[in-house]
Amino acid sequence: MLPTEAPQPDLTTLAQPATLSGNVESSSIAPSFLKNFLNDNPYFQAGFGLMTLGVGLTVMRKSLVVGTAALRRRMLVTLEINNKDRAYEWFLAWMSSQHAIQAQKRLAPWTRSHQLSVETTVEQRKNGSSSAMFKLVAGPGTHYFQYKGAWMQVKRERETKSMHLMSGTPWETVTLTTLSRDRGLFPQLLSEARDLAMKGHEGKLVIHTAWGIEWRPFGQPRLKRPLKSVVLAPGVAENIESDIKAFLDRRQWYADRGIPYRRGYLLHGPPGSGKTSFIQALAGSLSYDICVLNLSERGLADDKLFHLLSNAPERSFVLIEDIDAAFNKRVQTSEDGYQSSVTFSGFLNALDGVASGEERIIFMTTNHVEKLDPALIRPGRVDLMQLIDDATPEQACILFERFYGGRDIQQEISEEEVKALSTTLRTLIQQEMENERTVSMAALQGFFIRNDARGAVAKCRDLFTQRR
Ligand SMILES: Nc1ncnc2c1ncn2[C@@H]1O[C@H](COP(=O)(O)OP(=O)(O)OP(=O)(O)O)[C@@H](O)[C@H]1O
Repeated sequence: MLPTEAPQPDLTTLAQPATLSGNVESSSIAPSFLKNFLNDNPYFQAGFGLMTLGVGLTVMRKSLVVGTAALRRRMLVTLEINNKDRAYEWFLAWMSSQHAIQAQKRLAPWTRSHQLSVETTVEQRKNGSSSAMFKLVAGPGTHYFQYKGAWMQVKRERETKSMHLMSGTPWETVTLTTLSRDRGLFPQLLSEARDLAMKGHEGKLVIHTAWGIEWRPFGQPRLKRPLKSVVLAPGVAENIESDIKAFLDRRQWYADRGIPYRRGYLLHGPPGSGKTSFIQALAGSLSYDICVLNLSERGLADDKLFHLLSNAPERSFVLIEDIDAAFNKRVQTSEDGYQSSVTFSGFLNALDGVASGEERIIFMTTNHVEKLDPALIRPGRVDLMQLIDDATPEQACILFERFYGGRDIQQEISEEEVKALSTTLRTLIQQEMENERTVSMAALQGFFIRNDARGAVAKCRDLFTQRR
């Protein structure tokens, strides 16, 4: 028989049972193997148990975090103060004052804090002397304190990676946290801090300087100088004082006519005649602050200047000294050859400012009024120009009698003799003035400090110089 006759197996039917039988076998083996493996392998059982525990713990932790956050949201309230805001300094000073009170009363520390920073300030005493004072303020970190029976958490954080571009100081925030029900204490606490800061300024003159585009208090507030202590020629002080008072009384008048509410003053005259002293004393007498603007400051450009002049603190005079040095040639170059980026036209623009209802009082001083560009001193930019000159005989006599007359106990000199010496001084000054020779009030003041009354009158001719 030919092999071809042999019955050919059906390949498809053959293959199928074979495959099927194979699957049936493996499926029956696998569960039993897996079962045996799971049941008999202690390592696997322990791992599985641990995994279940881990998952359980993670879920619990997550729910705890979510729950705490929800609870915090419902029960706690936070207040963020950053160092761009004035309340920042007030709050830190207030915290430090509470520390000091507690220490004075020898009570337990008021805050629960272990991270303190020191702030050194120079305090000026009434007699003119000064002393350095240290204040301990809450440093970066977390602190706790009680205020009116409520516990508060203070978190002071300092940004180390970025800083204030203009001033170079790091960004800082303090976050206060307390119970929601005590949220009403925040405004109370901030008002207390503000009032405390204002109290420290009472009767004092605050000087601000530019920090980038911001004004910041410079040093400690100074004792106000009595206006009468600056002795000017008859009528000069009264003239400026009455002008500024009239301006301050006419806010509505300016608003009704749409005139920008600003006034510019230029005090000119020789060095040491009392220009700066008078502006400071006037600011003090009106309870105004002074913002000192230095046009040659590095980094000051037209845009920053515009911003600074438009955003001076309320109730303040802007003081720009020696304006001739800044712009007499319409280019400003400092001693080291550095050229300020403030342009003359930028400065005029900043002086004019945007026509706003905001009050702006600018005082400029110069020793050389003749060098100033007429555009700078036109009305609207400078509304009152006043010469503050070298000592007149009257000014010198008033200063002399203030120094040596009245209650001066160091000298054995009678009031009559002081009067007689004062008359001699008057005649002497008149004679010198006829010869075009003058003396500054600053020079007289320095001379009176160093000499007794008789010596001062006898030797004061040496102080006079030819009028420039
Ligand atoms: N008219 C004055 N009355 C009382 N003291 C004066 C007077 N003028 C000057 N002095 C005293 O002289 C010192 C210098 O005065 P001040 O700086 O005010 O002068 P200034 O005119 O602004 O000078 P400069 O033009 O150089 O800036 C101060 O200590 C001040 O007390």
